[in-house]
Amino acid sequence: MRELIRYLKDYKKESIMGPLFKMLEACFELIVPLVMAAIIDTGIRNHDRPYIWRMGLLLVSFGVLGLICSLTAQYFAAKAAMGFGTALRRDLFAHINNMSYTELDILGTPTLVTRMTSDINQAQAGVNLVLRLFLRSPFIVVGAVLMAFTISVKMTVIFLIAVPVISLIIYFIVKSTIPIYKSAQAALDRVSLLTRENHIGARVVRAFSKQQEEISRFEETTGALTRIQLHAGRISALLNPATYVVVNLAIMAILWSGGYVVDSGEITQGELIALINYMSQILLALIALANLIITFTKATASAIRINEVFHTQPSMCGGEKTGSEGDGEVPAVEFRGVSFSYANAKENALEEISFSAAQGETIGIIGGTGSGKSTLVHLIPRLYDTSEGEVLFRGRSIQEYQLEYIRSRIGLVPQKAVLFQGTLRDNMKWGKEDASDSEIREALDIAQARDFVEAKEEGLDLKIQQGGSNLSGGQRQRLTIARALVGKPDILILDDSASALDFATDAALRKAIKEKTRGMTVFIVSQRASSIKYADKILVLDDGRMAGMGTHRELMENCRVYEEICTSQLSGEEVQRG
Ligand SMILES: Nc1ncnc2c1ncn2[C@@H]1O[C@H](COP(=O)(O)OP(=O)(O)OP(=O)(O)O)[C@@H](O)[C@H]1O
Repeated sequence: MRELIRYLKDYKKESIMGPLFKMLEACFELIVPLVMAAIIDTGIRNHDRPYIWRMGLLLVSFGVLGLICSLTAQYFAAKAAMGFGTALRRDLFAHINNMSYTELDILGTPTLVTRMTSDINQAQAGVNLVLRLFLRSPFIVVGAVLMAFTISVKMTVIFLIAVPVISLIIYFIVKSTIPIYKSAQAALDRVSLLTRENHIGARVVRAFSKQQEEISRFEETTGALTRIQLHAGRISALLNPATYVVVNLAIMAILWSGGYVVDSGEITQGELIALINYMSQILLALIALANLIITFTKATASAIRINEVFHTQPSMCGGEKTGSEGDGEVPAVEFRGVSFSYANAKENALEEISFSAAQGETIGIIGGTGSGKSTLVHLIPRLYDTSEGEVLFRGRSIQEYQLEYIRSRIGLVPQKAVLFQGTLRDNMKWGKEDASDSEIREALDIAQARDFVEAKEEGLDLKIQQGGSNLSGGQRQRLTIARALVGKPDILILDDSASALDFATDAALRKAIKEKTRGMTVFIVSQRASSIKYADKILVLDDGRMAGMGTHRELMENCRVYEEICTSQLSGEEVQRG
C-alpha cells in the first residue's frame, strides 16, 4: 500500500483534515459520559431541573457538533479516496496500454480487468476508511482509558485487563481471515475469466448448445468464491459475540466492584455510569478498528496485485528514428535469421526465418494451422521482439525506430476483426486522426466496403455497437481493412483477414489493393492457396520453419508442402494457371 500512497499527494489537505475532524468528533464523544455523570450526580440528586435542562442542551450541542465534524471528515476522506482511485486507475490504464503483447500474454486480460476495477475499488475503500478511523479508534481507546483513570485508578484495572483481551481476540480473528481474503480475490479473477470468456463466446456457446455445461462451470467457480467468502465470514462473525462477552463481563465487574466503591464514597453513582459508558465506547472503537484492519488488509492484498502490474515493465522500448531511410533500392522489410519463442513456451514458434520483401511487392504467407504465420507478421510492426535475428524496415533494424512511427507506417489487419463502439467514421479515424470523409470513402472503396456502407442510411455516421456486433463477420473484416488503409501505410498486413469474404470479393479486394495502392508492400496471410498464389513471392511455413519461398510456379516445382496445399485446395486447371 505504501507504494500507492503517492496517489494521495494532490490530496494532502484532505488527508490531514479528514482524520483531524474525526479526532474532534471523538473529543466530543469522550466528554459525553462526564456530562452524564454531572446530570446524575448534581441534577438528579438535587432535583435541579434547570441544571438538567442546561446539561441536556449541552449534550445535544455536543451531538450536533460531533455530527458536523463527522460529516466534514467524511467529505474530506471521500474526496481524497475518490481522487486516489481516479489517479490510480488512470495511471494503471496508461501503464497497461504501454505493455507489449509479451506482458499482456503473461498477465492475461481477465486479471487485468479485475485489478483495474475490483482491486482499485478495494484500495479506494481502504484509503477512505483509514483516513476516517486510523487515528479516531486508537484515540478513543486511549482517551477512554485515561478518562476512566481520572475517575478511579482502582477501577481502571478492569479496563487494563479488558482492553488487551479484546485486542487479542480481534488480532487472532483478523490474522486468520487475511489469507482467506487474499484467496477470495484470486477466486474473483477466475469468475471474471469465465464471465469474460462466456460473454465473448456467447454465440459459440449457443451454437454448440453448451449453455447447461457453461452454467454448471460458472456455478462451480462462483461456488468456490462463495465458499471462501463464507469461510472468512464465519470467522469474522465470531468477532462481535466474542468481544461483547468480554465487554459485558467487564461491565459486570465494574457494576459489582462499583457498588463497593460507590458505597465507600470513592466515586459517585454518575461516575460509575460514566465508567460503563467508557467501556462501551472502547468496545465500539475496537470493533471499528477491527473492521478497519480487515478493510485495510483487503486493500493491501489488492494493492499488491495492482503493484504487480506496475512492476511489470514494458519489455519493449522504441528507438529514436522517424522517417524512412533509403529508397526503392532497400527492401521494405527484411528478416535476417529470425527465431522467436513466446514467453513461457518451451519451443520456438519461428525458427531461422530469412527473407526480404521489396517495396511494392505482394508477399503471400501460407502454411498449416499453428505453423507460425501470424507470429511472423506480428514481428513486423514490433508487437513482439525477436528472440534471435533481426527484422529490418527499410534497411534499418525496427528497434531503431520510434514505436509510434513504425506502427503508423505499418497497417496490420488482425485475424480477429475488432471494432470499437462509436460511429463508423470514428473507427476509420483510428487509421488517421484527421482523415477526411473522401479519404475514408477511398479506403472503404479499396476494402470493398463502400457499397454496403452507402446502402446504410447513416453512411459514415453508422453507429457501431460494442465489438461491431451489428455487422456481419465479412463486413467487420472489410471495415478493419479499410481502417488500416486510411492511414496509407507503407506496409499492409492482412492476417487471414479476408477469411469471411466470398471468393469473388476476396479477388476484387486483392485487385483493388494492387491497383490503387502503388508502392505499398502487402503481406497476405491465408490458408487459401487461391488468395496468395498470384503474390510476387510466397513464403511457405511448416511448423515455424521456412519450407519454401518463391513464386507459385517455382514452389509447385520444388516445395512439397506447397504442392500438397495447392493440390488439396485447387483444381488441376487452377494449379496450372498460377
Ligand atoms: N500468445 C501466444 N502464447 C504462446 N504461444 C502462442 C501464442 N500465440 C501463438 N502461439 C503458438 O505459436 C505457434 C504459432 O502460432 P500462430 O498463431 O503464429 O500460427 P498460425 O500459422 O497463424 O495459425 P492459424 O493459421 O491457425 O492462425 C502455435 O504453436 C501457437 O500455439
